[in-house]
Amino acid sequence: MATFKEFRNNVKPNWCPGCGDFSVQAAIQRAAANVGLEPEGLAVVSGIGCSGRISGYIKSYGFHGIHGRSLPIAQGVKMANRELTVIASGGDGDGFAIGMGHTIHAIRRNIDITYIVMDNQIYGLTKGQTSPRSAAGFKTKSTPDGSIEQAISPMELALSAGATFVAQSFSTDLKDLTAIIEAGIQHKGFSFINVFSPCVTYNKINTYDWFKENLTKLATIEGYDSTNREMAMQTVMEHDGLVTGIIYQNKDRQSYQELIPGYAEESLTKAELQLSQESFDKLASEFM
Ligand SMILES: Cc1ncc(C[n+]2csc(CCOP(=O)(O)OP(=O)(O)O)c2C)c(N)n1
Ligand code: SF4
Repeated sequence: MATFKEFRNNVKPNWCPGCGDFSVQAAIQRAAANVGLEPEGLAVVSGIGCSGRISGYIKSYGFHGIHGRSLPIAQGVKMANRELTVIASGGDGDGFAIGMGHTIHAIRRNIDITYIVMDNQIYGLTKGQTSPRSAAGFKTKSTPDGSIEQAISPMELALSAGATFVAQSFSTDLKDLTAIIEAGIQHKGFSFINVFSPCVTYNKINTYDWFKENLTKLATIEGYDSTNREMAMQTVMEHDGLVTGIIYQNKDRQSYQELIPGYAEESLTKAELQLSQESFDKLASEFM
């Protein structure tokens, strides 16, 4: 069985010292090892952003896609090869600005993949512009007088779009984050995990200390029931989205795959996949 270290590529991450994304990478590696995966059983697909680099740092099948498009690629990978555990990942800009349409539809479609957003409430790679997660009044180079827009609430959006697994975590809570990713991988359907992952270089407001002061762990709320969608929505709204833990899980709804007639019986064999690869290579060579 692979250890978490065997899920690390021999590449030094190109993230600023202290970036929250380091812990997200570590948590994915740990979760993959804990659920008994091997690197060849995992595919990590990402969009563009500092966070998008993650697919190159984890030893698995990897696809560094284009901005806002990690989800269409990840869903295609899963539909083509159901034996893979598929993780889509990216930043809050990637998933909630340019990629928002895909996010909502992937959630309601309930395809059996895990989507991890590294939410730093800013655009990191392009050097610090306001994102859809930046709070009203947030000052950046793109909003020098403060943003006049309201931030979106990913948890409320996911719950209202019919999500079957909605969770949130903080990148420094490595143990909790790992357990949440494990639960997300094991969930039969779309699992959506938003991780507060501070950008130490450009976001001087939503810092590690700010999150420590403002986040509430659901485990500390007496009587919290993650199978109750109304309670989930109410709790998220009462805490302005700043809660961590598994917010909601519905284990009863069938996944997209389970609802396709005959899908379960028609699994592509490795030989068939090899054949499609050969036809693809042949076709591709005609265009070179
Ligand atoms: C189609 C397209 N539009 C815009 C860009 C420029 N761009 C690259 S990354 C990015 C946003 C990065 O922010 P986020 O997705 O939150 O990721 P982070 O860098 O913060 O991890 C933008 C606008 C692009 N690469 N492609
Ligand atoms: S700019 Fe921000 S998000 Fe990007 S690597 Fe540095 S700390 Fe991380």
